[in-house]
Amino acid sequence: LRVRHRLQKNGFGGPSPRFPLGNIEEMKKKQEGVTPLEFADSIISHDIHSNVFPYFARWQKAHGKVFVYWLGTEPFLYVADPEFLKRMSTGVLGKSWGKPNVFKHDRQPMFGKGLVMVEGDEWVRHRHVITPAFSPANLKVMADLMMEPATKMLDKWTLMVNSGNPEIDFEREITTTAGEIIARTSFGLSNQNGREVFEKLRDMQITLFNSNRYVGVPFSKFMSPKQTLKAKKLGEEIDELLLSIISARKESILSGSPPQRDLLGLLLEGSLSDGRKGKSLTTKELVDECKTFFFGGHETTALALTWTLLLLALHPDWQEQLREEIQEVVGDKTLDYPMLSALRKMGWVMNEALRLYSPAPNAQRQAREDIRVDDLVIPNGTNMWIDVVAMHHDPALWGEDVNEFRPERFKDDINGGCKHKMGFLPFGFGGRMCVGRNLTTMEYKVVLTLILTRFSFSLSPAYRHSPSILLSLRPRHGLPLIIHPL
Ligand code: HEM
Repeated sequence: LRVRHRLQKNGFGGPSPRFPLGNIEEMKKKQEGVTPLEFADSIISHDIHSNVFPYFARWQKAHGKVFVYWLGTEPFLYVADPEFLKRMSTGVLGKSWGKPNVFKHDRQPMFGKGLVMVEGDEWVRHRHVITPAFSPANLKVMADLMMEPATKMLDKWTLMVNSGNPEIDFEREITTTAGEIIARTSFGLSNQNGREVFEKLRDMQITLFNSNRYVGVPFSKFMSPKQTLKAKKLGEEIDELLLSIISARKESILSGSPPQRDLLGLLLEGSLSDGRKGKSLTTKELVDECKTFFFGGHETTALALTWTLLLLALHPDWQEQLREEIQEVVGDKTLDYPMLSALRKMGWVMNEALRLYSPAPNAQRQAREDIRVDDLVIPNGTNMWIDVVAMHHDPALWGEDVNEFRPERFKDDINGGCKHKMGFLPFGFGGRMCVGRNLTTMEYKVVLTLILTRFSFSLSPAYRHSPSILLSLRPRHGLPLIIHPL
């Protein structure tokens, strides 16, 4: 009540919470008045905000683009106004932001004390070691690591088509392939331990996904005890396997062998050479970073590709434009890193897909001190929920064609013509912006190039358009496509 009064005194309105669930009941309730997304003749709407976040859309109407809602006993400042976001974040350093404590228990098995979770000087140290590993110079060599799993997936499709089955669930296919790619680029899959880590990480992901908790509600962590225990056990097994991989790698570097050119190899190299300046990561921290890359990196990238294939299936003219670009840039040569940046139209398509269907539908913060925004004060401890889907679909920021697929809006402007430079945030904002965005762009372009070179595709009649928030923004019923070999 004290916190609520303080927020109200500062002028932040919002829906009335009830103890102990806050506004969760209203959020879980079956929503009425939701805009339909599918019409006759297979016409599909991209106007998804009020469909995926009906409660936010409704509260926005009553309380504007900045208000407070409650997950259990935790206040969340909802922000869908980029100007407010700018004023709120100006002057707050990356290291001074917190991540909501209330999510930490749930995220612990996935991220441990990896970059996504750490704060303050710890975050500065982790980010210092990790950022160089993702530089274009280091990523260059990873294009090859990506081609093999992608080619394997396409070879399987060819076999399917040849045996008379041209329908694939692209979401499922690409999630498996992206998992394999991130495991190869993070810690390698060449030995048995790497493969086992990969299998267990996937198992853990499914387990966590199935434990549907009431985040923020007192004692909710004691719900889903079976899944919690299973995730804990898997977490311990994964840690042990990764520890043995890291120890073997360290020994091999110390005995003079060159480090492997994957992210773990680069982090080990950075840690060993920077160790004297106190800017290294411990073995346990390296374990957590490997898990962080896996969980932070593969599903998001798979979803960026999934939504892209939906959009390209609906716009065969853009499939053709991209194929022409690939022909100009790659021709009969083998795809390599320098070619990727020349695939400019593909870059626009990626941005437009990330705008319409942002795999990370929100960014989150927690104030670790009182934050002044003009004459308002956001009290220390307030959580923040930045509604990226709302901003990406706001006609006031993008114009009346906001819900149309128009990749060319990114032709001359990396911000896609958005009226506010903080209105396009697929990778977050400020010092804590996604560290893996270069890797993602590379993977996206490698995989999409290979697909478009070998197949054209259209939407299966079985597709049901139902974008849903299941941690990330996903197609609830997958993405069935009919593929046609070229
Ligand atoms: C389409 C793909 C991706 C999307 C949409 C995405 C999105 C995001 C977002 C929204 C954040 C939070 C930023 C913030 O709070 O301001 C983030 C952070 C992060 N991402 Fe990504 N990401 C993607 C791919 C990747 C990949 C491939 C990796 C690693 C291999 C990765 C690793 C991370 C890490 C470690 C952070 C935490 C950064 C920090 O707190 O300093 N992401 N990402």
